[in-house]
Amino acid sequence: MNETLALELKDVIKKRRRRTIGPVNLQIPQGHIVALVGSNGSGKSTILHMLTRSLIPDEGEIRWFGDKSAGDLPQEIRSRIAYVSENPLVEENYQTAEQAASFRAHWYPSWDQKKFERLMTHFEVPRNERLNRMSKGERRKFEVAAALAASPKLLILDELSSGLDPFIWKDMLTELQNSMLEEDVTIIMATHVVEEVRRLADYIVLVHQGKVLGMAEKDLLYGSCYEVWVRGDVGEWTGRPELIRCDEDEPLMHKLIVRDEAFMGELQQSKDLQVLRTRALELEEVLQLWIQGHAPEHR
Ligand SMILES: Nc1ncnc2c1ncn2[C@@H]1O[C@H](COP(=O)(O)OP(=O)(O)OP(=O)(O)O)[C@@H](O)[C@H]1O
Repeated sequence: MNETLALELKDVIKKRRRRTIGPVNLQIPQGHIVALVGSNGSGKSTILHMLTRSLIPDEGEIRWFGDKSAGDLPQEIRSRIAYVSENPLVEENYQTAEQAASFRAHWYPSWDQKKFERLMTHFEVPRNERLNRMSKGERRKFEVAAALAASPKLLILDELSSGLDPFIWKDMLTELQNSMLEEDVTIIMATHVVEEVRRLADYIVLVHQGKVLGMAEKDLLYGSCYEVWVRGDVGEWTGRPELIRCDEDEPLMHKLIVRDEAFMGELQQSKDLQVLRTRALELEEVLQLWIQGHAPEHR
């Protein structure tokens, strides 16, 4: 990966009461969408908070667009980052969407008022309502509209879909895809929604119990593992590294989980085995195997 980096994390650690997050080592290339996935409490939001500097790591170093910062992020870097957090800013609670937007426009030199207006209309967000009187979904829509209008170089999204109805959520995915086409933006998003990963992500970062298990190109995960039902003696195959799991369903009938299409071809050509059924594993199944220690080969 020799591209310019939007973000680089080196041995970053944050100690929480019940769990230590890290050490996190990541290199996020510019101009791509990276999805942070992992179970509840695995550390995704903590990592995002450290990227916005709302949380200071206990150890390690973070570089934004190649620059590091010991204290608060300098305005020059801050103005290139937009963040939609799980919990919106309390400071903006008593402002209307219009007031909050005009305040944000001061901070973001590339603020695009026309885009803001268009998105607010499209998302049907009330403009003159105080933000704390909006529904959860309305406020979220304002947050996303304002984040996109800031024309950031780095857009950080924590659970985009939270509180959104499915129609607006789909529109937002399209808006994000359009932003990727129009601008050189990097998006890093924490999500539980597989469809979001499927539609948007270029890379997947898997976080489990505070540890980053790795970063993989999403397209390489598709078709990386297969379920194969076979009849016959599997003895000679059990030592093969491509065989991830072998479960006996009934005598001489096995369900195999295998890596590598070529290996599946070998099974199909074996004289001792009859291959009954095959299917490529779904993305979530591949991620589950990864959590269980079977990391994808091409990362
Ligand atoms: N403000 C806080 N103070 C102390 N510990 C916290 C705080 N916020 C989160 N934690 C702890 O840090 C760990 C990671 O939490 P985090 O919110 O980063 O996980 P997550 O992957 O984003 O979870 P979820 O998917 O549920 O949003 C958890 O053990 C959590 O209890």
